[in-house]
Amino acid sequence: MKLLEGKTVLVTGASTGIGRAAAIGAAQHGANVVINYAHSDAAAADCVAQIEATGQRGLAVKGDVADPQTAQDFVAKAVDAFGSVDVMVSNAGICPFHAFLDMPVEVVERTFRVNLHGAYFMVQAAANQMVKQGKGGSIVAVSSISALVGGEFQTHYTPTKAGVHSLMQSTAIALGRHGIRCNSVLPGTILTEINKDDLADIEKRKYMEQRTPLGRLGMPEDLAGPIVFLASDMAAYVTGAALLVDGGMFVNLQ
Ligand SMILES: NC(=O)C1=CN([C@@H]2O[C@H](COP(=O)(O)OP(=O)(O)OC[C@H]3O[C@@H](n4cnc5c(N)ncnc54)[C@H](O)[C@@H]3O)[C@@H](O)[C@H]2O)C=CC1
Ligand SMILES: C[C@H](O)[C@@H]1OC(=O)[C@H](O)[C@@H]1O
Repeated sequence: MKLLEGKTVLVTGASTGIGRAAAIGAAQHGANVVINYAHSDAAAADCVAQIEATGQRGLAVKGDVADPQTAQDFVAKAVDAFGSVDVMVSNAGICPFHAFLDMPVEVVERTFRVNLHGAYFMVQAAANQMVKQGKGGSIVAVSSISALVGGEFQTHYTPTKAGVHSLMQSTAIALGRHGIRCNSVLPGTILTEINKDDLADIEKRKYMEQRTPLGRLGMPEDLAGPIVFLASDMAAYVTGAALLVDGGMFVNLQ
């Protein structure tokens, strides 16, 4: 069964990792997909090729989510191309690991701007378009297990993920009357570019694997199903929810 037939799905930071898997997963479920990306034109083109290989249409729009204008342009280009915005997956993020006591101001500010401000303006731009269309919609934000627990080298990052989680709770209230649902997914440790260097430390990687009751770290594709589900009408009565997708890591105290 295809869950997103006839819908237009927008995904930020979708040339790699979780965003890419979500974009391709949405296309496999019958959606046309517009991706935002900031860096590699080739990686974005490859993602669009994978979307189109499913028989759906794809479009890549370059832009830095930290700039509020990027959100306006992204939504406008999606509407120009496919006529509407039905789903926004706010996914773009960075996590430059660094110790707390000497954390550079620029690293804190950039992480806040990309992860939290970027999500805020993307969600707001999509919501305004959805309200104009008058047929509701679904917003899924990629938060993190790190919204709920800390990280020694993530003191600048975990507050942004808690912020994204909180943003979905507040926008669920603000947008419920418009039939727009807002939920977050909270991935555990997923093998992507964002933590490639961090997990090159074999001991750390083994430790993270041992903390995971399902016995392995996540792959980007592990997020595609939960994101597609929350985006779809299967989740028609789900809003303001946060879905851990972590192989059980969060509950594994002892
Ligand atoms: N990999 C993991 O273990 C976890 C990742 N997450 C979150 O998942 C999201 C996706 O990350 P991953 O797929 O893991 O890593 P990734 O590095 O593959 O993906 C992040 C994407 O965001 C893009 N991006 C970065 N800055 C941007 C900007 N200013 N404007 C537009 N795009 C930008 C990157 O180019 C990249 O494509 C992030 O928000 C991250 O915080 C959450 C929990 C765990
Ligand atoms: C980048 C981290 O490895 C990753 O991102 C998160 O949000 C979690 O802290 C994961 O471990």
